[in-house]
Amino acid sequence: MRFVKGHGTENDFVILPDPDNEIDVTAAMVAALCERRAGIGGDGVLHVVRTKLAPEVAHLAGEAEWFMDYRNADGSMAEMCGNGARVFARYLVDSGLAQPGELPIATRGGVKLVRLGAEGDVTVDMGLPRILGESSATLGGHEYTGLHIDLGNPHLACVVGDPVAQVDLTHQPGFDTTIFPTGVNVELVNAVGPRRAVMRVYERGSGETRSCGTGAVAAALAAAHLTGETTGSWAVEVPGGLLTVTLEAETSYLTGPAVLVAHGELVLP
Ligand SMILES: N[C@@H](CCC[C@H](N)C(=O)O)C(=O)O
Repeated sequence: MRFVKGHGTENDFVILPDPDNEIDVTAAMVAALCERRAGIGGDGVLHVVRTKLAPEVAHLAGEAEWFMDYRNADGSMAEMCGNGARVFARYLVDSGLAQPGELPIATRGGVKLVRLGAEGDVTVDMGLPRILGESSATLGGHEYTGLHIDLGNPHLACVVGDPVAQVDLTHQPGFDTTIFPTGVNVELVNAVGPRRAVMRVYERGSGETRSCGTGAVAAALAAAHLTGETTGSWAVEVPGGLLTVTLEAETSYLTGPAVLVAHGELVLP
């Protein structure tokens, strides 16, 4: 089985090309691939399938040729992955499966339009993030209040006063399971200047990662919400690099690097 390894601001993925949907991608297989010592290592898996051959999204085949079947490192499925969509599009273009330009990609969170050239940064139209209320997370004995934001997948974006670099993210944050019955991605955010934020994230199904694209949009929106300026471009610094989030009245965009670093053949147990 062939694989490709890639990352977007160090949110890293094992890409499994499977155009005809022939691989039975189990949770155990995903967890083994993502394991950083015994496997390839990754925050998740991007299973590359023709939309028309993936029953759960086949109804989107008229809009998007390719389905990003995204799995978290623990094997769970997610609706959307912003960095994953950028890396997925880079893979399709670099391998000749798609042309540079505007590329629609099917996800469990709907069709996302990705824009990319033959090289360089990749932009995803992330849709309109929806603020659904407030909630809180507990971390290391502290309670952090934030906004519940829906980006197809669930987020709790907390703008905090403590430097996020000092927060202990080694354990799953506590959260309200009545508000987030399927779990939540928790962002801790420092607003550090005009339209500039620093973010760390604990991702549902993957733990602390060095970047999260949907999380960066949630972070920018939460920081913008405090200033009252809910449109404009935000720089979001994450441990793995820098992302640009553009908030518009009807949608949002995520821009940043997407890099393929290796390809090879898997030897499965
Ligand atoms: N890293 C991703 C988000 C991946 C899914 C997330 N862990 C979830 O379960 O919702 C991104 O870049 O958006």
